[in-house]
Parts: sequence; C-alpha cells; structure tokens
Amino acid sequence: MSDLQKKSAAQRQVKPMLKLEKVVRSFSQGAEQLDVLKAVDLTINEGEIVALVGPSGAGKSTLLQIAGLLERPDSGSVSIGGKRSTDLSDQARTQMRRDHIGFVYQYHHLLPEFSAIENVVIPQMISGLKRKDAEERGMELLQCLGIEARAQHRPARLSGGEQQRVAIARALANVPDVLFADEPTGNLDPQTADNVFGMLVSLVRQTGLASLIATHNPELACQMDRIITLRDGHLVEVDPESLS
Ligand SMILES: Nc1ncnc2c1ncn2[C@@H]1O[C@H](COP(=O)(O)OP(=O)(O)OP(=O)(O)O)[C@@H](O)[C@H]1O
Repeated sequence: MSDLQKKSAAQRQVKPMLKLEKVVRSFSQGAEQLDVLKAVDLTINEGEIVALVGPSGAGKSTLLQIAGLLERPDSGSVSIGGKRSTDLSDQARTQMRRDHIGFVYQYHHLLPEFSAIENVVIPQMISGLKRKDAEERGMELLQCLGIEARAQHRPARLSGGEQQRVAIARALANVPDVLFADEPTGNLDPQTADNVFGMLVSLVRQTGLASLIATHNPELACQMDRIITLRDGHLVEVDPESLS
C-alpha cells in the first residue's frame, strides 16, 4: 500500500464524535453585551481527549454547557456522534444527552440516599437497561476505578477521591459517545487529583470515546492529546510547551 493510500485509509477511520459549527453565545450584563463565544468551531474525534484551559470567565463552562446540550447557543450547531442537535425538540435533546453524553463535574452531585453502585445503576435503568445488566456494568466500572469494595457505601461514607470515582463510573455507565468534564479533580488534593485523573484518562482511552475536559491544572492538560483555550470568544490551540 502506498503512503497516500495508507493516509487516506487512516483518514477514513477518523470519526468526529463532537462537532461545533459557528457557535455563538452572548449574555447581557446590564447595558453591556458580553460576547462569550464568537463563531466557535470545534471537532473532537473518536478516542481523542482535549483539554480546555483558560482564565476564569473566559467561557469554558458556557462552551461545555452548549456542547453538552444543557444550553442552546444563540446560533450555530452542535452534533454528537454525527447527529445534529440543533433542530431537535427539548425532549429529543434530553434523550440524546442521556444516551450519548456523560458529564463529570467538580462536585460529584451523587444521590446521597443511594449507595455507590445504585448511583451508577439508576441512570442505566432510566435508559432502559435491566437491573442485572446495569449492575454488572456498574460493578465492572467500579472495579476499573479500584472501588468495587466500596460499592454498597453511601456517598457520605466515601472519601472525596472515591466519590469522584463513582461520579466518573456514573458518567461512563451509559456508554456515551462524548464525555465532558468541568474541573473533574478541582476539588481534590494534588495527589488524589493525579490518581483520579489518571484513571479517568485510562478509562477514556480504553473505551475510545471523545472527551473535552476543562482544567486549570497545566500538568494534567499536558497529558491530553490537544489543548485549546478561549481567547476573546475564539477557540485557539495551545502549545503544551507554553504551559510548562
Ligand atoms: N447566565 C449568564 N448570564 C450572564 N452572564 C453569564 C451567564 N453565564 C455566564 N456568564 C458570563 O459569561 C462569562 C463566561 O462565564 P463561564 O462560566 O463560561 O466562564 P469560565 O471560563 O467557565 O470561568 P470559571 O473558570 O471561573 O468557571 C463570565 O463573564 C460570566 O459572568
């Protein structure tokens, strides 16, 4: 096979899982208009992990909320797994979010009345999986994250790092196409953050999904495939060397 043929074969395998096209979002603050996103384009392919860095107020959360279908842009489109969300009803967007998107937040938002495994099983059952299958997948994920022995504990009886690992298992339980994380280890001490983050990256790599992770931590950002930032409402690629 010639180099050209090899290249085109490789190109054919690249599958865009997240695509933002000309996404615009502004907020009015008093008499002022704040243009947070100005025609943002972004493509993340299957198996790619992208870090989103930038100062407070740059628009990282706004971008994640729109890309994760939690908010609508003023204009522009968002596609997940090749399917455009723009013209869908709120109900169809909710279903798309439930079936194709996973979220990890800085604070875990686990249900306090339920055990670790129940927190991972419930979203799968809402998506239509039988309890037995949901439990099997949930235990497999907890095992990958090294907390299967904590499966029956409620969140209050887990450490911060363990709670965040349950939140990661919950986000991956429905086998999403795209995983979004907003400062997923921002609430943990540096060593635990490193450990939990390593597990998150390794799971994302194993499952081959696409991932966009906002972080203030340059060391963590440098472990990802690409680093992007928002500058004056536009997305810009960042050279990892400039962060070290
Ligand atoms: N609903 C809203 N109404 C008005 N202004 C908003 C709204 N949401 C966000 N903003 C403004 O948009 C800008 C971007 O906010 P955003 O939360 O996306 O930034 P960020 O980069 O995630 O910051 P941080 O790192 O502090 O979380 C900020 O100036 C914020 O005040």
